[in-house]
Amino acid sequence: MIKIDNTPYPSFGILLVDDELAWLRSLRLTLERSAGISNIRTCADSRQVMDILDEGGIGLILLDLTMPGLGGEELLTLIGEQHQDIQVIVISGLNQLETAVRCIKQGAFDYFVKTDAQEHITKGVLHAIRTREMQSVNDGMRQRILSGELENPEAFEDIASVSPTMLAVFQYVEAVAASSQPVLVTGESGVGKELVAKAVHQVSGRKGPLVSVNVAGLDDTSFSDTLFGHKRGAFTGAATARAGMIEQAYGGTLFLDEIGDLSLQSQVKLLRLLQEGEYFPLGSDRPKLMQARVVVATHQDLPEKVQRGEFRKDLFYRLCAHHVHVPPLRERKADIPVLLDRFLEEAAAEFGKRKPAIPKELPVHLSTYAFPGNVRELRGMVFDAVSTHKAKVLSMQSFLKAMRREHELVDESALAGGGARPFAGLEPLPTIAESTVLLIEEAMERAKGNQTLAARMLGISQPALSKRLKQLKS
Ligand SMILES: Nc1ncnc2c1ncn2[C@@H]1O[C@H](COP(=O)(O)OP(=O)(O)OP(=O)(O)O)[C@@H](O)[C@H]1O
Repeated sequence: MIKIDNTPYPSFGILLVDDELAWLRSLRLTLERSAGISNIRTCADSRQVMDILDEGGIGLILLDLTMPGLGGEELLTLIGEQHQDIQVIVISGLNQLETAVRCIKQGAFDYFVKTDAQEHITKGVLHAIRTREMQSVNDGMRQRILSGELENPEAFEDIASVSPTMLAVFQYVEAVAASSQPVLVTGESGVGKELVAKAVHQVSGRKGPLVSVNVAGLDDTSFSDTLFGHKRGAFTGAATARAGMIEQAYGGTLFLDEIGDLSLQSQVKLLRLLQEGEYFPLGSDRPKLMQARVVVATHQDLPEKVQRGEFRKDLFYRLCAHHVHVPPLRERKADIPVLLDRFLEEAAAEFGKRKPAIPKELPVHLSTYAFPGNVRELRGMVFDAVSTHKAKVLSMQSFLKAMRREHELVDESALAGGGARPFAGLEPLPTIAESTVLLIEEAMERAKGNQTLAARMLGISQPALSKRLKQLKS
């Protein structure tokens, strides 16, 4: 059963203008039923159109040409003069090429004849809606970047950050929030892609739920069953009907995680779903309308997968209508202190302890580390440290141990992968004295001038390093 949802689609109003009441009714029904377009107003008296537009909220007009009072072409001129941001599609009873050309020249987005197939007109309207949505994404983005502010800061509260690149991510998320197009979230494992997907849902203001599905490891049948659901008796064992995740996400957001792992067979199904906006529950021959915004995420390099023939190019383009890239933690080290603080608070609450103080050197130490596991790794380190912590100030030992362990793993994998010759490309080879200088400079750079830290990296004492630095300067 199709539920009634109050979220209007699209986010702006569509005004149908025609003096034929029967045509207005049938066009409205067609758009509602075949494309889920619900944000519709109708007007049978063309003289009222400009007043309605002045009230605001309309983004697209479907306009008849031959009307008593004020003709469609005159209206088209007035709209072009006073409301350039509103798109107009002409739907006329006249099948005349010259009239169509004239209307397009006057700024109409498209021209249809009433006898055109309804499907054709609906596709044209959907195309205009998407174009308008992209325009408002771009306008919104421009405004937000200029103002440097967020409209819904509360939607990003779960994401602790002070870095400008993340602020740009938040601004982009706000700009694409109202669009009905898919959003692709990329970034290394553990950077916070799922949190960004949640923010996309929250900012969108959709009243339905956010439904998450991890598609990695789903074979094609499980993918179809999970997303589309099934009718009773659709297959052996289907004793009762089951609503799919698309239906559960009605009026909300469907979040598909690990999309890079989707099988080629399931990719075809997802593409069809996004193109048609409909799907068939298993065992059913009656299509259902998808009424959910799709957000997908992956840590994989999708363009590379497309190159290798492992991911469909058409699906990739469809998915990245809006693309959010979350940078790795090592590229936004300014976030480390705020994340540390957030996780210390969470961990202290979880273990029922007082929030410990942070040793001064800890953030500096952490900022020299590459965090291959990103924010998730930092969170794990903090929780581990707090679980064993007893004194007033947090001990650095468990952090240092975790970082060393990771370095050893990296070293081992470098050895295993033939990376045991770091000087292989250097010609001529630096002398031992020269390499010592280079090493010291690199360590001081990584430690941001902190000698204690640099000495620890080099495996010597701080006084020994200080002596060498003095020698270098002399
Ligand atoms: N900026 C942040 N502020 C607070 N917590 C964060 C932040 N970024 C990530 N986290 C936390 O780090 C962990 C990993 O985040 P998340 O699951 O969103 O990453 P992901 O990119 O989706 O990872 P994967 O690719 O493995 O699915 C979660 O516990 C999340 O709450």
